[in-house]
Amino acid sequence: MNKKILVTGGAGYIGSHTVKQLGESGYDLVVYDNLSTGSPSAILYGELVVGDLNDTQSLSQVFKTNNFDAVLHFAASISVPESIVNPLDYYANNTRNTLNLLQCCQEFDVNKFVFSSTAAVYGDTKEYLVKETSPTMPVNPYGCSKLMSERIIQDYSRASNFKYVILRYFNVAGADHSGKIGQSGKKAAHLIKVGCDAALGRRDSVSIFGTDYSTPDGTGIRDYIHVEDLAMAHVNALVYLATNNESQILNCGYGQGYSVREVLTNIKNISGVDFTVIETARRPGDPACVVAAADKIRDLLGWQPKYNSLDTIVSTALAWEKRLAENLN
Ligand SMILES: NC(=O)c1ccc[n+]([C@@H]2O[C@H](COP(=O)([O-])OP(=O)(O)OC[C@H]3O[C@@H](n4cnc5c(N)ncnc54)[C@H](O)[C@@H]3O)[C@@H](O)[C@H]2O)c1
Ligand SMILES: O=c1ccn([C@@H]2O[C@H](COP(=O)(O)OP(=O)(O)O[C@H]3O[C@H](CO)[C@H](O)[C@H](O)[C@H]3O)[C@@H](O)[C@H]2O)c(=O)[nH]1
Repeated sequence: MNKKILVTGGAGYIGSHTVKQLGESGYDLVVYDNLSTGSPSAILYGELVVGDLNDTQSLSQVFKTNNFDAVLHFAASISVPESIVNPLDYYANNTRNTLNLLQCCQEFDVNKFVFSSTAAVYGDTKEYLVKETSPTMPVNPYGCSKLMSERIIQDYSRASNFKYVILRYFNVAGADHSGKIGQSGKKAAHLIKVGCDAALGRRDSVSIFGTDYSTPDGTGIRDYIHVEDLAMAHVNALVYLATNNESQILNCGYGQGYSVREVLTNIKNISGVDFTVIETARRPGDPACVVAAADKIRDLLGWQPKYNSLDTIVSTALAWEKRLAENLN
């Protein structure tokens, strides 16, 4: 019988790409999503249950009616600036709701768990390449809310037979090569999304948030990972959990950093559009440089990225944004 997996947040950007790859790999899927930012049309495999993680009765019912082998927990609120303005919402949706989910796992004896964490747990990093063992000192409530969830998962695991893979994603971008799914969140304000919008004439300009960082060109540096490679890391993590009895925390990045200026230049080159760029002040809560030490996930999960080039990330993102724009017109 196929393995049955609960995917919270499977209607969202990263969840839907993972659902596609899990479906293609033969898993039986139930997506639990409140559709706050996700969309049913992004779910290409499995069953959708519309529900909120704060509704413990509805969540419990899903566990009762399905015999899950594992849980993939994507559902969360994801905006760093929003988390600074509304921190309690972030602790509620990201930390408290993770606790609700873990309590269901405990009640229904589901003991394999893959958690969507973030490079934001590291905060301002001292070394260029941040290791899984590097200090975790988040500089915004979003990062704190995820780090608290990590701690709860670890404590529960220490006290039980519960095993986890915590995946700390770096900056996720790009879209599935099929053109069927991509980043559709209406409020998404990630750099590559915003740059593509400008290239397609859907916004007048892009602001660079800070040009006075201690980086070679003064702008923030990030490790951008293609969403299809990240989705595959989840498939690999499930295989790992099925065959190993150890929990892991793994960075998901390529180990290659690009500055904001480099990313915007790349978008201009690939789109052929010289959109307006405005230099503005730093955005609160932004670290200068976040790049992954990326060996552990390759060694442990056998993860082999296929799309580790900024050109591929930007061209698939642009193709998706064009499609979205055409559908809107
Ligand atoms: N996008 C990134 O660059 C990035 C980087 C690091 C980590 N992450 C993490 O990856 C995960 C997925 O992010 P994404 O970019 O796909 O975001 P997204 O907003 O596209 O997806 C989140 C999904 O969760 C659902 N959801 C949110 N709160 C819910 C709740 N209370 N109950 C049920 N469903 C709920 C939303 O409707 C949506 O479908 C998140 O946990 C996020 O913190 C994302
Ligand atoms: O309009 C913009 C948007 C972003 N940036 C800059 O571009 C870089 C990337 O910013 P994003 O908003 O694209 O992403 P973040 O690095 O802030 O955060 C993302 O990656 C983190 C992990 O590194 C978290 O997981 C988080 O969920 C996710 O939003 C930063 O230096 C930011 O200041 C701009 O200059 N202008």
